[in-house]
Amino acid sequence: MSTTAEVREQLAAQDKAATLIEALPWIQRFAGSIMVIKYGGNAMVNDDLRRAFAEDIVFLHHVGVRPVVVHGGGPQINSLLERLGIKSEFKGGLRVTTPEAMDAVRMVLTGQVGRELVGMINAHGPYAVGLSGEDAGLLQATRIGTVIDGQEVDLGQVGEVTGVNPGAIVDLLEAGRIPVISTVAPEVDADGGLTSAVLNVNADTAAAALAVALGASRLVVLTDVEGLYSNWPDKTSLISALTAGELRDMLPSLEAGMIPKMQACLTAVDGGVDRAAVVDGRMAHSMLLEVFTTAGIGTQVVPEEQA
Ligand SMILES: Nc1ncnc2c1ncn2[C@@H]1O[C@H](COP(=O)(O)OP(=O)(O)O)[C@@H](O)[C@H]1O
Ligand SMILES: CC(=O)N[C@@H](CCC(=O)OP(=O)(O)O)C(=O)O
Repeated sequence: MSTTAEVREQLAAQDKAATLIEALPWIQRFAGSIMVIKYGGNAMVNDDLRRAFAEDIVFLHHVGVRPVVVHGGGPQINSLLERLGIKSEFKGGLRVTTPEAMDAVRMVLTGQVGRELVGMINAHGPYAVGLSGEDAGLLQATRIGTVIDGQEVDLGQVGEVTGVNPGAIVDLLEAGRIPVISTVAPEVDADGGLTSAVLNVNADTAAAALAVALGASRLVVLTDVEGLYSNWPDKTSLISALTAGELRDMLPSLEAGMIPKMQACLTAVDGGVDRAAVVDGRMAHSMLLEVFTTAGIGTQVVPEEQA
């Protein structure tokens, strides 16, 4: 006869097995497919979480998915700017980027955050290679402003992606590597010619453009909230799934950092990505739960036909 403790242990073991078995159809379905994972600066809360993120990426790689990491670093840029005595200013969720701020953005994204993520992934083996949008013509961008109260507002060296040349990423994936991308992009002018400037591209926006260009099966965005709330900040209003059309209707009412994030999900799904999701990067392994469980976690954006 089993004791209560033994029965509990058996049930816990069966739960673990059930979780693994639930993942099986998803592992089969995603074998060989590209997933773009956007890791937001606000989700890089501590080393334990960063390590859990690196484990998840290496896990994806080893079950046959081809992950491409696109990272942010907004709070990390803020702290360098603060040390330099430069004020951080955001309009419409985008950083007003002076030439001095642009130097700091490039240093932090490509030189610090990207390097740290590459190092954490490579603690598991020689997988990750860091790239910036400047490398091998990966990204091209043009300057954008934003409209506030009907007025066009200049944001300085802020860009939107106008071209993606994913060859360098494809080469790395073919070689069994994990590309880690920072979202600094060379500027192109109205005629498509390269200028001498580089632009600061919001990482959500760049991740969506890359997911579309790479024909990704998923865009997963890790941030510092559980997902999209219909009535922010009411924590009972978390949306678990919505269609692209429902999101399009909701976009004008969103605020702050959620605007580029949800616009990115919409761009990805409109551009052929099967599903885009916003998940809580403060919860270890949330990305695996999103990708390999039937219910997922966080907020999923799906095309109309999947609803
Ligand atoms: N409707 C909403 N649902 C969820 N979060 C929202 C909403 N509106 C605004 N937010 C804010 O957006 C933030 C996420 O954006 P951001 O700070 O830019 O994240 P990241 O650094 O991950 O890109 C949340 O922490 C939250 O404060
Ligand atoms: C134009 C613009 O706002 N660029 C962002 C780029 C980094 C980013 O997007 O980081 P998160 O994902 O952590 O927010 C910035 O300068 O903060």
